[in-house]
Amino acid sequence: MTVRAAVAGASGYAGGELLRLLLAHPEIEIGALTGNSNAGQSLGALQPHLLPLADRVLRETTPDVLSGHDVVFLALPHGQSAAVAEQLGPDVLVVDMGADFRLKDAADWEKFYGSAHAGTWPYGLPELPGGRAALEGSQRIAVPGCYPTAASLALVPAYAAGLAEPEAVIVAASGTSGAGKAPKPHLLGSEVMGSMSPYGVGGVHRHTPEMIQNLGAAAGEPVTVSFTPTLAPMPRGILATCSAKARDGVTAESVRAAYEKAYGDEPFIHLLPEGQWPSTASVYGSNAVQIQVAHDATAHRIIAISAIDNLTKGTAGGAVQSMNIALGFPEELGLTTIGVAP
Ligand SMILES: NC(=O)C1=CN([C@@H]2O[C@H](COP(=O)(O)OP(=O)(O)OC[C@H]3O[C@@H](n4cnc5c(N)ncnc54)[C@H](OP(=O)(O)O)[C@@H]3O)[C@@H](O)[C@H]2O)C=CC1
Ligand SMILES: CC(=O)N[C@@H](CCC(=O)OP(=O)(O)O)C(=O)O
Repeated sequence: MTVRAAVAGASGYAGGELLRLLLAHPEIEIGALTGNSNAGQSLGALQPHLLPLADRVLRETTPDVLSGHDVVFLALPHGQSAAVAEQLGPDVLVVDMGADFRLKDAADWEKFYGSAHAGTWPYGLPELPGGRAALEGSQRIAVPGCYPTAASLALVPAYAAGLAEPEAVIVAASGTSGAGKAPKPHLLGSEVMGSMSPYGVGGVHRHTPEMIQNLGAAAGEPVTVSFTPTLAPMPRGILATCSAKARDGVTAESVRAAYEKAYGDEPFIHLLPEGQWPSTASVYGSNAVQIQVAHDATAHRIIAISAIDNLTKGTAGGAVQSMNIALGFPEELGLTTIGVAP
């Protein structure tokens, strides 16, 4: 069954990565490609790595252009998806790679995004408890943020198994593509190269409520999250170092067993052998997630570290994986766990 897919935001980083994956997906025919300021430009000029699409011209993002497809991917800035989505019919699968439909709590949305909450869609992180069931047959998918993907996958097994106290500390380094393609002064090469810097410190980053939502659901009780993002001098990748105080009686063996149970059968999650640690280079361009977990017996903490490619598993790969589940395709279709090294 070939499915015709439109991509809105095809000139951006997330849209470009999505197209790279869709070109390798055996059941997808690529339909309309749209943008905003770059409408009218050829994709060859905007995404020169996507050679098979070089002659395709970007169109305006309008309901007319996006209609007539089986799947519409929205890779638009926050707050732009809802108005487009409401004009697409209920029979179209709409996959939103922005934040508009990720949060359940309208007050959280308003606090962190500063606009009216548009609603909540099934959440595109299949590896969460009950994650696949929520996506099967769904016509709407909210793809998670890149940091919440990395952090949730790192800590959910500890919370689901009742091993951790409900106070998580997450420090994550991201490559610069996480900030999108639009020029920003703090992302100039001379600002980023050779330096690492924190931002969004003190509970103000908009991914904090999304992490709280995911960890709280796994724990079955509210979990507080102290999240500190940092910018790293690399184009792609997230390394999330996450920890929480261990509950009484927790041992290195019980922690390891919980992660092996949670992820033993997951196609994209690689719980590394003991003694090996995740690295962003190992998941570059792949939908894989590397995870390692340790029990610090002196500090009484569980430390879980994950590495993802922010553009692949953190956005476009997660979108394709969730689409596959929604449409009844094999979950791994069009996706790879093979990275690029060195
Ligand atoms: N980059 C990442 O690692 C991740 C990104 N995401 C999400 O994906 C979405 C896109 O991010 P990203 O690709 O990084 O951003 P970019 O800035 O690279 O791309 C934004 C895209 O949206 C288009 N666009 C901008 N304004 C409008 C508008 N008003 N109406 C329609 N289209 C518009 C742009 O078109 P044009 O260029 O023609 O102006 C461009 O194609 C965001 O919601 C982001 O949160 C999610 C997880 C990770
Ligand atoms: C390095 C960097 O700036 N990263 C972005 C997160 C990117 C992302 O995945 O988040 P959304 O999908 O919610 O945009 C940030 O911190 O705002």
